Amino acid sequence: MSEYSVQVVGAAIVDSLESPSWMLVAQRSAPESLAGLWEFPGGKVESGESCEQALERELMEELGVSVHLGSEVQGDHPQGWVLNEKAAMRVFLVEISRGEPLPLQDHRELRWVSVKKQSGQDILDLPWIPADLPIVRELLSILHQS
Ligand SMILES: Nc1nc2c([nH]c(=O)n2[C@H]2C[C@H](O)[C@@H](COP(=O)(O)OP(=O)(O)OP(=O)(O)O)O2)c(=O)[nH]1
Repeated sequence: MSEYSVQVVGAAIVDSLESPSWMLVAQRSAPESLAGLWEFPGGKVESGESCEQALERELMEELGVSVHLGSEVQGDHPQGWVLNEKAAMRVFLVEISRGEPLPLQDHRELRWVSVKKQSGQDILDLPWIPADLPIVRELLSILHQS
């Protein structure tokens, strides 16, 4: 049995896996408690799905895009990054392979933000879901090493 009963997957969508300069972040439209906060597009893994399959499905449903999956942004738990007492999220770097991302479902706005070292603070200044902040920090540190 997994420790966290809700497995979530999230995508750090970058313009290029090889040489990332921009990341697509999404502002939630619901539920009320999360509306207006920024997040990694994605959602809950359904039964019978792998995390990778769930992420591909969610990105098609929410944004209308197909993707290539890159490496995982490792959290400190086997289920990824702990979000709350019930849920943990695995996060993957992703590149769009087909389609133009649109806020089709669950999002108010999508925004490409620079991940360059000198602009890292711009991303951190967005009102993220609080549980995502350590993930964003780790992601920036990985991207700045490469
Ligand atoms: N997608 C996503 N969810 C996050 C992030 N950070 C975070 O705490 N969460 C939480 C919010 C939700 O409680 C849960 C994911 O739920 P969701 O509403 O996105 O999942 P879903 O698309 O499958 O929607 P549903 O079937 O529950 O309607 O994880 C994040 O960066 N991305």
